[in-house]
Amino acid sequence: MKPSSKTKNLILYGNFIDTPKLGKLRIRTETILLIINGIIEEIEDDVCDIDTRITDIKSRYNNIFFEIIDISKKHSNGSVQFFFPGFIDTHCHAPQYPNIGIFGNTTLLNWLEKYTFPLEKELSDDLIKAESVYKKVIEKTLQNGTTTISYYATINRSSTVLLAKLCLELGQRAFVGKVCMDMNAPGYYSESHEQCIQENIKVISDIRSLDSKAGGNKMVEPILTPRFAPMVSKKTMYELGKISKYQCVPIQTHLSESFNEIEMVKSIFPESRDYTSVYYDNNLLNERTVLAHCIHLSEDEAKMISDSKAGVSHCPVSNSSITSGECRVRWLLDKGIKVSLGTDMSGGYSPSILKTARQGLLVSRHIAMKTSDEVGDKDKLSTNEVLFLATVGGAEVMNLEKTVGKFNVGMSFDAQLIEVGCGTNVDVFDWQIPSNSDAKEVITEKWQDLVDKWVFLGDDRETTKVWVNGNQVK
Ligand SMILES: O=c1[nH]c(=O)c2nc[nH]c2[nH]1
Ligand SMILES: [Zn+2]
Repeated sequence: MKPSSKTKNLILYGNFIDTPKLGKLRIRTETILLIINGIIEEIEDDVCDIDTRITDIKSRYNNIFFEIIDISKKHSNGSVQFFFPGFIDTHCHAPQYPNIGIFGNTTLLNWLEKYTFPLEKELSDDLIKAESVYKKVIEKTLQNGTTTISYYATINRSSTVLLAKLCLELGQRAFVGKVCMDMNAPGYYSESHEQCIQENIKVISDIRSLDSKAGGNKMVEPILTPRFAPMVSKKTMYELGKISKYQCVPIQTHLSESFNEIEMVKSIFPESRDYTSVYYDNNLLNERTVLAHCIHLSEDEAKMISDSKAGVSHCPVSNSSITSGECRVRWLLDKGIKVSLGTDMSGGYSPSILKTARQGLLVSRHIAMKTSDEVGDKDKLSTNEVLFLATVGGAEVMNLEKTVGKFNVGMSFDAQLIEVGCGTNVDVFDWQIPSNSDAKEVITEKWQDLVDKWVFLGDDRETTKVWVNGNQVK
């Protein structure tokens, strides 16, 4: 590929860790990644003489400017660094950001009424307020290493397009959806079927034209966002399904989050066999659908999801906070269902996918404690598995697995630089740092331990730099 002067061309040298397969860490040390126009152009492992390699690369590329980042040495402060793929948050409500941490003792339906709809209505009407909130949520998630995210905006078109514009400006890869709710919604925050469809069509075209003006790299894409079955009419669901198919637009919605919600769905849609069937019967279940929560599913429902190739956004912080339940992730994975992680702010209180991964691991252990020993161990998710959900799993659910989520040639450089032992929560002692004199297995074990420490103790301070498509955004 021909390098351009606009995007950064990088030569990176040192430690790269990712999780191309569920449960497995891929650890590369003394590795060079060559990034041209934001894309990983070359990967070379076991490079000892970095200076010679740099000279060679520069001469092959006519001595254009490369930023060189060498993290191979132990830092003078005793810390260790490694590159890790950027996180993918597959479920986040941008306008709810001011409410993170505020949920009291509510559960889903009264939480929506008390906290959520009034705030979304405010940000739907007041674009100045919306802009300040959206900027904050984009900045905060980027600071926490989230390079791709799927946002729910509000029911208002302008406020939705504004969010897409800000994602482009601040450099976050994003899906942005106008929330649809044309039935059983509160009078002050609802729309008609016609409004919903017309406004959605405009949102799709507005977001696509913003993206093409910015280079047409699909950095920001529209996503159809019927809020959840109890608040979307059948004809709207059906119409959105058609738009999804003919305009190739993904869909995001909620499914099977709380018992009260499931009862509501049963009474509103008695003709459908279960909650998942409501989406299936009304044209919304396909390989581009992202289903948040999926906690209380039956075997039949899981099979429908697996057959349709839709993906799941597991939101363990939200599920614990508003006491929705425990999603059986292993059970879903065993059925071949794609699973990812979502912060679900503000049902979830944290903008961090690292924290979400940690909570996902702990929730899996709560499930394990309720099952028999033998089966229980199987239910436990490991750090490597939750990191997979946070990266490759997210890419699969958003159908971006050829673009982001791991370090392979041809993929976009969406990444974070992690520094552990830099004086924050993650204390690392000298003997815990891999060294060239260690045996190969010892090096692997030490890296695994460092990654485990990061997952359990880290926060945004360990994420020292972030890139999206080769552009540094932190
Ligand atoms: O976690 C959730 N957040 C929401 O905003 C919402 N709306 C319907 N169901 C929902 N669940
Ligand atoms: Zn949600």
